[in-house]
Amino acid sequence: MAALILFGGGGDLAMRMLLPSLYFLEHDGLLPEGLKIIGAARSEESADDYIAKVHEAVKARAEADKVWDEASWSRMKARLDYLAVDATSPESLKPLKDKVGDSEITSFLAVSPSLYARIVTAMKAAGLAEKNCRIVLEKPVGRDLKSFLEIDDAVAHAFSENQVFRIDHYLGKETVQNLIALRFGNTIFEPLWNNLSIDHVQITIGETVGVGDRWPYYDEYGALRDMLQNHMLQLLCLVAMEPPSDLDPDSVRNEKVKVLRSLRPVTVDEVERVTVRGQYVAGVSEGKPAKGYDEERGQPSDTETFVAVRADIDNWRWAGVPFFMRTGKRLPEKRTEIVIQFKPVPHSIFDRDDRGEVQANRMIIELQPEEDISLTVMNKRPGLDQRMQLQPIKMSLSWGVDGKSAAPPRRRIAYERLLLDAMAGDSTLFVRRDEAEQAWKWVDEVSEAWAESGLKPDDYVAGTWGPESADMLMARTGRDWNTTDV
Ligand SMILES: NC(=O)C1=CN([C@@H]2O[C@H](COP(=O)(O)OP(=O)(O)OC[C@H]3O[C@@H](n4cnc5c(N)ncnc54)[C@H](OP(=O)(O)O)[C@@H]3O)[C@@H](O)[C@H]2O)C=CC1
Ligand SMILES: O=C1O[C@H](COP(=O)(O)O)[C@@H](O)[C@H](O)[C@H]1O
Repeated sequence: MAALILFGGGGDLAMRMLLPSLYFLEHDGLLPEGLKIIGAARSEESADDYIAKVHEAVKARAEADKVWDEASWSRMKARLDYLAVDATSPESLKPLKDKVGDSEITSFLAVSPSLYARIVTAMKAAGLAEKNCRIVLEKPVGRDLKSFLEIDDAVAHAFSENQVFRIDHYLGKETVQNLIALRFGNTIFEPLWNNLSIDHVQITIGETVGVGDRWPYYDEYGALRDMLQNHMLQLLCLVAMEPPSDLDPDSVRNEKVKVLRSLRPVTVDEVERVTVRGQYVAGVSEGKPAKGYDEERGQPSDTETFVAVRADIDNWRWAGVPFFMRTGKRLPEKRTEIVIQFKPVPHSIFDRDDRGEVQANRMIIELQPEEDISLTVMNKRPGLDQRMQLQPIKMSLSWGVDGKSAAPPRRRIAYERLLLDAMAGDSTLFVRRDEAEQAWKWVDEVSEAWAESGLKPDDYVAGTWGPESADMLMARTGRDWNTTDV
């Protein structure tokens, strides 16, 4: 038998993401045979009441995706159980340990990170950190390098590193894995994947949502720690890393750590040139009036809801190629993309007039709202014009291009892949301790430089692409943010 324990099994993450993911895996026959799924939280409620809540949450999500069926639910229901526990108390965990016995146990901490250290200590005392056990930790682990190390030391005291699975759900997204396939499953891109051919890279994670009720958490973290320390740096690593020798978890993670170690520190002298902080003020988002962050919070705050950074990777491959990253709440679109901007042709044989200018090639790796990888190449406009006219065309490099699989498969929740991998003990798509450590180190330098220089967030109106200073960050280098998907 195997068991998946969801600590915080009644919370938002569990109900919106984890349990629907488990339903989809059940539906596709991918859950391990005999797996038990046990929700564990402090609320005193019966297993039947808990299962009724799970049913409601899962059904709503599965119906929206048009994959609800009663037979799959019956199978999932038979696996579900609930136990009221205070996970910080070894005594309280004993009945849970009795329930799961010596099966293969995966425990997912879907609780506040402030509880992680106490929970893992209690788990060890209760026998839930033995060799047959694994632990999955949600981000953010810590608020800076110091607090990360404090929590992680407690984790390391209870579990060995190969039992620890630090989630960054962006690594579970299909297109992120497709990027690995594209880079290392083809020979044609690798010779171009360096400073000889690439001018710069842009990574954008735009969200339309505001901070809303999450401000007690968010105000402590801001966009730098909530998004850049983890999701954005992970994307940067996958674009920039050297080819690993194989897909072994450590081979991949060794390469990612090397990239993080090569990130040029942001100094106080440079911070205003290479970073931007922003905070939304009242505006219009998705056609509706939207409050400013300060109004949501109820008082003025210096927390950034937008961050843009120019990162430089000091190694042979990437010398002179800036990586521009930006992310924010209340932007005009929910859009996540990586843009690989190639250099222009060294000399154009075509007229630079209205007959069509030669545009430099651009690869767009789109993660949201659609999942797609495309490459813009120049092409002759068909016709008998005496002088050749050019046009850019966009080639899709994603599924469906071979004509055999025109309908893309259902878009999976990133947690589906990650839950399966954690239960199977495959840590390739999880973050190793030294990766998180290096990422915090770099982010701490940015935040210390902000504090020392007194750099405060610039206002931006909700529903726009961040403060003007973010455009200036690019413009100063003669570049601009991608505004089109071609
Ligand atoms: N929600 C989201 O979209 C995302 C969340 N995360 C991370 O996921 C984690 C959970 O977030 P979220 O679901 O939003 O939080 P919630 O506050 O919605 O849920 C927290 C859960 O923890 C339980 N809990 C609290 N204390 C204990 C305890 N001592 N023992 C056992 N259970 C306890 C609560 O239930 P009870 O009160 O009954 O004990 C509740 O079920 C956090 O680390 C968050 O940063 C990360 C990315 C996105
Ligand atoms: O981890 C987080 O991610 C979400 C955005 O995730 P996405 O998969 O919807 O792009 C973000 O809203 C949240 O603030 C952050 O904690």
